[in-house]
Amino acid sequence: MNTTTARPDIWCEDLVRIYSTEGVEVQALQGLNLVVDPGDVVALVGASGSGKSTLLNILSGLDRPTGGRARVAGVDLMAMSRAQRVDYQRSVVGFVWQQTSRNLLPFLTAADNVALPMVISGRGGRGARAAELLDLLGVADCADRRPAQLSGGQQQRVAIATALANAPSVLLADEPTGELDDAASEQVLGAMRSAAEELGTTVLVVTHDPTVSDHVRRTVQIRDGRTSTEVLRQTVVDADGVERTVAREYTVIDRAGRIQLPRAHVDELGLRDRVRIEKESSHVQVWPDDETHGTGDDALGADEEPPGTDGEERR
Ligand SMILES: Nc1ncnc2c1ncn2[C@@H]1O[C@H](COP(=O)(O)OP(=O)(O)OP(=O)(O)O)[C@@H](O)[C@H]1O
Repeated sequence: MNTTTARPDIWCEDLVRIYSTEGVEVQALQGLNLVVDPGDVVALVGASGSGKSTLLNILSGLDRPTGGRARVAGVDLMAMSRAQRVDYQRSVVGFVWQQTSRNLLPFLTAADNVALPMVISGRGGRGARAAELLDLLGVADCADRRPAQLSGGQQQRVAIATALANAPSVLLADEPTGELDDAASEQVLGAMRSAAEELGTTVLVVTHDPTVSDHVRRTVQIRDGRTSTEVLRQTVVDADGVERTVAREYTVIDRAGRIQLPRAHVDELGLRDRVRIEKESSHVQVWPDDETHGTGDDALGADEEPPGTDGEERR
């Protein structure tokens, strides 16, 4: 298998995926760039049809990109043979689907479902590891029950334990809380994050769930088949010694220097066709294309914080 040593766990450069059906081409991914560091827990959000599932299918080895490059845990996804792909799906990535029924075998208990991937890969110590993972996900008491005897949230937590059974470097989850109510979603996302932290697993979770940002450090927005903006959450201690969570919004800049401004800023400021840019010593300003904005009193000073990096509280 093609591996490299120095690496982020997920690395995508200019990923393109074009679907052709009955002579009609759909560009699901249009030059997507994404880098996720080992151990990070990242949410991928975006409108329906923006390309989230397409990306996850590529990263999970179920689909191949039309162009671009992608590596997961050092494995070059473009260069995998069929046999390497099977090995990749067995031991490098774990996957959780939205449909609870798709994740688990109905005739096996929770413990046996978790043990199954280890049986297939020939891993030893299966019983102990299954028990440990179920405990980590907060469903140790469900070990001897079959999926039909579990709630939707419990099933998804068992599914996460199953996906983690062979100690994958990366856990991919496509709408894992899509069929759950708010309380169950909260528990599943919380359990997934703490299990990933405990095991050092990198997580990429696709979601429409607005509460997900409470559970991840980084939320990446995908728009028209490209990553556009992202929000990073950090805990800071203010001047009074009080801890608070601060969310900062960033936009992605590609190798050609292109950036995509957040839609809300574009609409609010009436930015269109052409914008005026001014370089200051520490940042670049973007202005609507009209003559009313000079470099005079209403312009931001070079020592003021640029828009979008002002540590705005979003909770
Ligand atoms: N197998 C396919 N054949 C043709 N077009 C496809 C196929 N799969 C996805 N597409 C198209 O590619 C685009 C991206 O789809 P994708 O499923 O990745 O979006 P998504 O962001 O996951 O959407 P949702 O949130 O609704 O699941 C859409 O226009 C979709 O119609």
